[in-house]
Amino acid sequence: MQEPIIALEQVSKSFGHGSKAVRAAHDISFALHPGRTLALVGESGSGKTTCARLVMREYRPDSGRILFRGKDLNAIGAAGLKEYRRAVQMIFQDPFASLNPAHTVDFILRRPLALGRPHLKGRAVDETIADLLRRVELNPGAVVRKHPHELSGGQRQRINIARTLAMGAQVIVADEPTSMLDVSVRLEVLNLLNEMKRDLGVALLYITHDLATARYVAEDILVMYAGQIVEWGDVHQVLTNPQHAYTRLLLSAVPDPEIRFDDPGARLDPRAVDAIRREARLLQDRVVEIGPNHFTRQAA
Ligand SMILES: Nc1ncnc2c1ncn2[C@@H]1O[C@H](COP(=O)(O)OP(=O)(O)OP(=O)(O)O)[C@@H](O)[C@H]1O
Repeated sequence: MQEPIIALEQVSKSFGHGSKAVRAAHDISFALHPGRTLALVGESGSGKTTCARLVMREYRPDSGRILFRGKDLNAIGAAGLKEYRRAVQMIFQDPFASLNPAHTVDFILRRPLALGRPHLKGRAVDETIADLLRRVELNPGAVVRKHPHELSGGQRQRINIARTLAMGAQVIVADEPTSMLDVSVRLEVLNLLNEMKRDLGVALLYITHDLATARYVAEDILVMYAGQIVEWGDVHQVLTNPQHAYTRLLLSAVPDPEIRFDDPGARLDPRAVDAIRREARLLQDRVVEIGPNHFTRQAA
């Protein structure tokens, strides 16, 4: 495996103070590698978005380090941070909210190209915009003059992906990128993310509630519960042989782990959640690291 592009080392982040403090992310370590996807899974409030925002440098860690190509972000200087901001891009849940409705697709892609590839001029810019649109399987002639409201949700999410590529993204943080899309186009967007990873060597951090999509796009998985990592490892291993009660909880809500992610049965069953969550809470304090990539439960 190649060296990680980004590594979090024992990163913690809390909000609020005193008795009202929320430990949103506690002692989080993981690495993102070129050409690989790490899925971050857990129910609402488990700390996934906080981890994404830490990676995006929207939040600074209270403690711990974030490394970019092996160097501490706090020590890479202004030029290093500029490179980091270009290299690390995010795709959001709502593909409409993240596109300026007043701008055309051409404008939306031209701006990041100017920032990410300033050497391109004139016709080369037009050609690169057309190439980017083809790469995300859109017909340049049909969409380049359109505004976001004239596009479908799936097309908008493709524009968002093209925009990250225009910036020269080497890492894409995708926070529930398909949850607001029609089931029929989810697979297409996930396939596109898989292509970015395979063909361009992009590293992906894929955030989801949905284990079935995690299995579809990720090689590695990290399960979060109440701001902590409870289990981490190869996606198939973790999902076929979960060690932690909370992972079993998530899986128990998906009756068949091989179930297709577009099946409505692949959603958390709220009635099952409470009882197993109680069990998970009891076990949580006994989680120990047994190897670089695996966490499991201490023998009683
Ligand atoms: N800016 C903030 N200020 C205060 N508390 C916050 C803030 N951001 C997150 N939290 C709290 O931190 C915890 C983790 O939230 P986070 O959004 O990271 O979870 P999540 O797993 O991404 O949830 P969801 O799937 O609903 O987005 C929650 O208890 C949340 O209320």
